[in-house]
Amino acid sequence: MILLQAVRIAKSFGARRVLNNVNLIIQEGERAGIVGVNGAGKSTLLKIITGALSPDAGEVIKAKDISVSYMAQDGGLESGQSIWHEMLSAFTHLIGLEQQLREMEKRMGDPTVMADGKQYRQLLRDYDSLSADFENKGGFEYEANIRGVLHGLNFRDMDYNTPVNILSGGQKTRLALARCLLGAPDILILDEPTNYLDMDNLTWLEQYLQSYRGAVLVVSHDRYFLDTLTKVIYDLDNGGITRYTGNYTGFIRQKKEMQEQQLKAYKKQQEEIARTEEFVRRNIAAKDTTRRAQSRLKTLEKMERVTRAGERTQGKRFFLCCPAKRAGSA
Ligand SMILES: Nc1ncnc2c1ncn2[C@@H]1O[C@H](COP(=O)(O)OP(=O)(O)OP(=O)(O)O)[C@@H](O)[C@H]1O
Repeated sequence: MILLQAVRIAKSFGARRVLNNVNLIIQEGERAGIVGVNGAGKSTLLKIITGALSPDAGEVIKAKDISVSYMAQDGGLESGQSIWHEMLSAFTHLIGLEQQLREMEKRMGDPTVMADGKQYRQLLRDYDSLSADFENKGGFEYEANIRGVLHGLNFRDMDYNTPVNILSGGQKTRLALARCLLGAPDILILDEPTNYLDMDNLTWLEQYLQSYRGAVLVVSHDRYFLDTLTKVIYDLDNGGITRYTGNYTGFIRQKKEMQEQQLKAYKKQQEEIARTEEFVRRNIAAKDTTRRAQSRLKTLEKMERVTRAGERTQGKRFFLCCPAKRAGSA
């Protein structure tokens, strides 16, 4: 099932077109990476996907009722609250259920409720159903989850009552990542999540994301991280995007093969063009061969040109300085 789709996205900043006709899909449970050189538009694309930025053209379509969390590049958590309080905010729904259960327990001990058999039995049924809901949603594990994630992201030795606003930039970024992970959204979107992680944290994060139940879309310059995690790579290059199936190493291999094929096709076509041009030059002015030459010239003009980079364009620019062409055709 497709969870999210970006369709024909275009975005410019001033005269610079950063994204041009970009398409991207995120399927259920997918692990996808976005790569590209610095300034290729990776962060811009993530911002558009998450609604933080509007595209100039195109649209982002999201499946109904899915949750998305986004960690911006170096986007540290800012808060006057404690570390623990901030992590708890990922579980407000469970905390709400827990409070309802506590209130029900109080009412169960109320003598007037106990004296009313019908009301009491109904309360027991409601309590059972809410307890099951609480358990199914991870109500008995969330505190352990918070500890696990904080431990994994290098807060093991911290007092969890520490206010977030006195932490370092790197710690705030790791906390933002922790908060995103604990929210357990259907799509987790992370921009350079491995900044500020040491080797242990990185290994922990790789394992956490590998067994993550939702989809993950990640921008990273860390090829080892991408190799471990991703099954799909989106390559942003010159404003366009190409989707490759496989991890980072697979992507590099496929891209190289594609570039080699493109170069071959380009060279082959250039040879053909040169041969045809030569034929036209030799024959266009001669009475008995001019029609054949003109026909070749037309073929040349209509030919779909392969560029060195593999793009295809319609050829039009030939023989602008050829007298025979000026006289005879176009
Ligand atoms: N708000 C903005 N105003 C003007 N230009 C911008 C803005 N945001 C991004 N850009 C420009 O758009 C281009 C793409 O930026 P973006 O941050 O998306 O690239 P990136 O691929 O994420 O780069 P990096 O790998 O360095 O993080 C860059 O040239 C950047 O300077």
